[in-house]
Amino acid sequence: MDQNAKKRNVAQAAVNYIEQDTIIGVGTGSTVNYFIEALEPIKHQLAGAVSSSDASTKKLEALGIEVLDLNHVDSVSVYVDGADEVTEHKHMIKGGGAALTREKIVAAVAKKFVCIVDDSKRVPVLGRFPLPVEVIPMARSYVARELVKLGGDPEYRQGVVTDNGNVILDVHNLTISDPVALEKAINNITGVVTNGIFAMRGADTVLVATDDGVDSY
Ligand SMILES: O=C[C@H](O)[C@H](O)[C@H](O)COP(=O)(O)O
Repeated sequence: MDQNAKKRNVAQAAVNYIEQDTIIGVGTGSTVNYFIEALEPIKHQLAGAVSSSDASTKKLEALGIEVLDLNHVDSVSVYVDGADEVTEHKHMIKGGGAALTREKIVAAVAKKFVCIVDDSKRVPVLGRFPLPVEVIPMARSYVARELVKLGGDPEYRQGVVTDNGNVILDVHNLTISDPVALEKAINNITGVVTNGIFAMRGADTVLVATDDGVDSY
């Protein structure tokens, strides 16, 4: 089965986690785009959505789903999002699409985080995928030097500006054996907005599409 078919299957499976008449959180990326399409038949059962990116907002609004300002929302029942890597401990690397900060904010608010991936995203240890770090532009070189001290090789993602007006450093060659500790350490560097390790708030449920169907854990 090709990767897009797997993404479509896992996105469809995530619809089962939506509770009627609640506000849902919607992530960003190619897997989530299939999830947004899968919302079409049930869109009238939603109380609205909170979005993690301008790109997802456009797609939701095109379907006629109301996108709410997170500041006007008390509770988000479930957040559905993809990942660039995920472990058996439900820790993830995210931010391949530069949406990590808003994703982390919506995930923090949500009661439940459902991560949707195809089986190419499963890893024993995080770090093969370069770790995205969102940085205030004037701090870019300073943060890069600090990331080198932590053992990584940061690379400026040329031409990319986040929805928050910041830049991304992709950190290569990290073996992330203690994701919670590294998530905190990188967030402590002055000038970092956030980094793409989702371990302090990992997923609650991971859905993985394989050739044989969709597994969950
Ligand atoms: O910034 C982007 C997000 O973290 C995505 O969830 C992640 O990159 C996975 O995207 P995709 O489903 O396109 O592989």
